[in-house]
Amino acid sequence: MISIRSLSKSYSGTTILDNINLDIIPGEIHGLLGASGAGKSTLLRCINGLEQFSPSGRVRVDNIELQNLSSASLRAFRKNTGMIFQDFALLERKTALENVMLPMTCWQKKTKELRLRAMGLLQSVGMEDKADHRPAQLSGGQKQRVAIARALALKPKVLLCDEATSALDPATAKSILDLLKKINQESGITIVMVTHQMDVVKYICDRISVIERGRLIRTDTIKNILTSQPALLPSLAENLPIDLQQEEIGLAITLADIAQSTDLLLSLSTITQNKIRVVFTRSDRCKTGTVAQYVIAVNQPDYTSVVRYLNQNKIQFQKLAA
Ligand SMILES: Nc1ncnc2c1ncn2[C@@H]1O[C@H](COP(=O)(O)OP(=O)(O)OP(=O)(O)O)[C@@H](O)[C@H]1O
Repeated sequence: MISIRSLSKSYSGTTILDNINLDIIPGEIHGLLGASGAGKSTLLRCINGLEQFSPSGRVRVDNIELQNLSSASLRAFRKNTGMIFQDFALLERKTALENVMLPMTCWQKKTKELRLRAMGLLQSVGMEDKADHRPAQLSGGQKQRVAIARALALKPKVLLCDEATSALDPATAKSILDLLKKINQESGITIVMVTHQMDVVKYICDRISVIERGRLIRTDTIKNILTSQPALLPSLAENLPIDLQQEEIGLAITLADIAQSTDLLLSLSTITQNKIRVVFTRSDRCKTGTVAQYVIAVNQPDYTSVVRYLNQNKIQFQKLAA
């Protein structure tokens, strides 16, 4: 559905995207995850034909090769790709209904027909009773619902979301993610989401691509990344007040199978003669499976044997900074 080959992009001699190769599967929800400035939004805009890229690059969306398109064909292509943004980008002077009708004006159909379709779209995002409201009269979550309805107006096969839930409180963000999940399941639309929020990707994404300083580091499910290369993702312990005592070393451990937890803790207790402390536990339900995460404190003399046990059993861990 979306195939990207040898995609590079620079601004004034600075490389922003460096030889990106990526296939996004039809119907999947794909997350682009990375730190601020990594190049996620630029990559999204390349998929939407909004950015030019180096001549060697190829971006194919639904069998259309974007690098071959004239400006007019690119404009037509963009109409068929829905996009939603952090700041909603609704026209303030127009009502919710008029905002949703806007992209359809190119269809040259009767206003009555367009109103009917726009109303149906507002209904599908739970906003039919706010059709006459202007954006200023709507909450953030409601504005994003209208923006989603507008993005779907021309029946796109791809919906691109740039930090679509970043400006929303957690409960509203979850309701928007639930709506996107529902739309994806019902229509099979491919969704590509730029985000820096782990909770978002865990909740909604089938697979993610991790971008670091313009380079695509890995594409996989969250579960596979967490259980094989957790250092690629924001650390579990990053925001935890881990209170280590003198002589203790902190380890963040990730288990692919929650059923392994009891065995692991029993073995570590035996190895250390009951001298490990479990500082934090969490089980994370990702879209593609559950992952168990622990932070344990190990006494310095036991550290080597604990690490040997984890390595022998292929259990992923990260040593935490003291
Ligand atoms: N029009 C532009 N001109 C020059 N540099 C740009 C331009 N647009 C983006 N950049 C630079 O490209 C880099 C990547 O920007 P981009 O917005 O793609 O990152 P991002 O990963 O989406 O970051 P964030 O999460 O903060 O939005 C940044 O260093 C940014 O300053």
